[in-house]
Amino acid sequence: MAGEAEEFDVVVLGLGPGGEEVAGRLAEAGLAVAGVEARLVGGECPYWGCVPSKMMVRAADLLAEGRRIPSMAGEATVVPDWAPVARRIREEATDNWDDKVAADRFHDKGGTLVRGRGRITAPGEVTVDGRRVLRARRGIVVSTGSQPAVPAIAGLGGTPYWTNREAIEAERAPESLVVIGGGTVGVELAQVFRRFGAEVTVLEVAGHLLPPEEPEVGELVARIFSDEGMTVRTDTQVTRVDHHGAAFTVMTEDGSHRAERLLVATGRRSDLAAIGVGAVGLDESAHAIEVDERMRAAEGVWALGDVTGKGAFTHVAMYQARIALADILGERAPAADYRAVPRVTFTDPEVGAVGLTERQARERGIAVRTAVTSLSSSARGWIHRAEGLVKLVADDRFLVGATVAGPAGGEVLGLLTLAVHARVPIDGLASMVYAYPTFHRAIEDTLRLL
Ligand SMILES: Cc1cc2nc3c(=O)[nH]c(=O)nc-3n(C[C@H](O)[C@H](O)[C@H](O)COP(=O)(O)OP(=O)(O)OC[C@H]3O[C@@H](n4cnc5c(N)ncnc54)[C@H](O)[C@@H]3O)c2cc1C
Ligand SMILES: NC(=O)c1ccc[n+]([C@@H]2O[C@H](COP(=O)([O-])OP(=O)(O)OC[C@H]3O[C@@H](n4cnc5c(N)ncnc54)[C@H](O)[C@@H]3O)[C@@H](O)[C@H]2O)c1
Repeated sequence: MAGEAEEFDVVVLGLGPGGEEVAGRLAEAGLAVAGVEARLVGGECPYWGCVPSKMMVRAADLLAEGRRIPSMAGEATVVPDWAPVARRIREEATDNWDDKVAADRFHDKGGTLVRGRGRITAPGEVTVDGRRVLRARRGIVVSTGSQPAVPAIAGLGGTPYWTNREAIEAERAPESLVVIGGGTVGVELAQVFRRFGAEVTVLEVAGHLLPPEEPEVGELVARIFSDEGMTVRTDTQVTRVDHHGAAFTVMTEDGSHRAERLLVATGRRSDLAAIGVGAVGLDESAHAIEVDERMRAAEGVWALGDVTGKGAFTHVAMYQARIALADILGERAPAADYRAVPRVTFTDPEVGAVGLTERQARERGIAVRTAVTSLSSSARGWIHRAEGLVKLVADDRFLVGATVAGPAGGEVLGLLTLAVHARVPIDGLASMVYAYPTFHRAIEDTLRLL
């Protein structure tokens, strides 16, 4: 039975990166804020996402660099050991999956942390675990994020497959791994475990890896994965999964793959029915909560982060949190603009992209000009023996999209993100001076080909 209602100005449902930011800042602004969290304050990113996965990537990249020594700098013996990676994730990244520091930080800002699973039960009302009723005078912020989406593959249910959560918590690198899904989670973790010695197979249903990105990068990453000894199958439908003894067998239309572990990395989903958005007039069967440019979803309801479907990235959740915060506080802020949202896949080569791909630009009817250059034809790419590419997508005056793959591709992307965001004319980009011999100098070469 529900008890007497507790009154707040704002109830924030879900304290991932977006919710934690907005809840903390509202509390600091002096509002009475309840933050409702079913798992850990901080959400997916610090405990099972960005931070621990990038610690894994860093470790795997160190191994790869060590293995490159023999052809250029002498001798090196590289002996991978997962123990320091697991330890670092446990001790430095996640505090053994304990959110006390984050919970205390919210409390110190004046917020009220309500642990449990919340559900919107009426306009301005959230009920936690069916018992505790929270009333929100000013409104509710929905920031419930996303969970792994597991496809209905015959035999898969009930097997001990991994999602990103079990992969991040792994205390040992598997000897062999099949990855279903060649999106960001799949490719980042596939390369990590390969570099720690696992036999890895990646099965992707689309025509190339990283399907939303330019096909050139999907093909480049697939070739490098093959060079590193991975098996990559694109255009591949998984038909059945079996688990016997200590091994999985993953059947596809044209063969089968055996491995000690199976990672399912086939995307994310948000369960809108579970959070009761129907109670405020929203469609519970939708994939995402539709928001306007101020993050408003309904009267007295704001939504932000993965649940809005505007890009499942921490930087999107944080960006939207700033906008929602300003709107709730009645402050003026620029409206949300997603033209120049950057995306970085932390493989080696690192893939950074911003704005529209060539295909997206053409689908919008833009008269597109494109140019691609290989990083190995640039001085630094050649010096480093680095593989990669730059692809630019432009209309008649401005870049509308860009992709960089190569060492520190996500850092090189910064320049291109600014160009797309600030609509820097292509003439201006082509006339500036690019330091020699940097990786980003490949952008100048590519501009010349537009
Ligand atoms: C392996 C992996 C690597 C990633 N790497 C990166 C990266 O490098 N860079 C990047 O930008 N992004 C990365 N992401 C994506 C990033 O983690 C998410 O985009 C980000 O965490 C979304 O933040 P959010 O606030 O929307 O929600 P989430 O982080 O999903 O948090 C939502 C919170 O709401 C809680 N919640 C849900 N329902 C309820 C309820 N009913 N009641 C109470 N609480 C509830 C959940 O327990 C959770 O804590 C990665 C994701 C994965 C899986
Ligand atoms: N570096 C980063 O910023 C980073 C890292 C990891 C995750 N993320 C975010 O998290 C989101 C989720 O990542 P994800 O990799 O789980 O999802 P995703 O949507 O990026 O990729 C899922 C992939 O699985 C494929 N797929 C779906 N069903 C399949 C099936 N039955 N068989 C084979 N392939 C199948 C899809 O075609 C797609 O390529 C990403 O889109 C991204 O927004 C970001």
